[in-house]
Amino acid sequence: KEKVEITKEQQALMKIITDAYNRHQIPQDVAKKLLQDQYSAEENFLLLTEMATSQVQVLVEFTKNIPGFLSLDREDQIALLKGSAVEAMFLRSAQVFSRKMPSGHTEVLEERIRKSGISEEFITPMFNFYKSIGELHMVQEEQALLTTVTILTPDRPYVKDQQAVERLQETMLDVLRKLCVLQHPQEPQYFARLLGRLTELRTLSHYHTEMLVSWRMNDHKFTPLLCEIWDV
Ligand SMILES: CCOC(=O)c1ccc(NC(=O)c2c3c(nn2-c2ccccc2)CCN(S(=O)(=O)c2cccs2)C3)cc1
Repeated sequence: KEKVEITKEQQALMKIITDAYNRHQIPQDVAKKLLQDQYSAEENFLLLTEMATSQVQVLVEFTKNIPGFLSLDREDQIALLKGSAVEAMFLRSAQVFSRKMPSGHTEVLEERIRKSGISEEFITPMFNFYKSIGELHMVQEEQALLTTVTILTPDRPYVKDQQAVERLQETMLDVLRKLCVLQHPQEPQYFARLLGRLTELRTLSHYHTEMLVSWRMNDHKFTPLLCEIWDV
């Protein structure tokens, strides 16, 4: 049985990434608004727009803390951000959703999101994904590393130096793999299950692109930052 050991450098890398990941949570006032009294579909939608916008701002800040990210080609940094923004948001959403919220909050939150003008065909796979992430009971280091692995996907559109991104992603995958073995010794397949969620995430982001078209048709407004990052 090969002895799995996280090196000092990998320990330091994990700490930087996890601290950066935890530094940004949903602004309490926004999350509170989402849980407060009855809203109309329009106000729910507006709240989600506000939350998604703050998520993008947080994502940009987070990527700056990924060791090596700022050494990548500038245009590739932008391509990675644009290519992973939706996936990173749904990964973060799943983690917010599955976190032990005060009892009843999760249901209220689910109700608000279901009543925000988003069509059922998108809502169902989204909540299935949230539940499948919740079932993994990831520790915060795994959550932060999985988001980092998602951001460092080499084959995003317009990435020029894919090898450079691949090298960075492999560094993160190696730490994540070891962490999974150490955190879930009874589940040798845990790491593979984690990576399988990234495939589910891509499907979700394809749904999201389709939904954007229908939202535009129903004249839903987005913020300039969301239009920029979602190419709408
Ligand atoms: C400051 C750090 O920010 C965070 O940590 C953060 C975390 C999660 C989110 N999540 C969301 O905004 C969000 C969305 C949805 N659910 N959902 C959600 C919120 C809380 C818990 C679980 C899920 C569905 C629709 N999209 S959307 O982008 O397609 C959209 C449709 C219409 C307008 S915007 C957004 C935001 C910020």
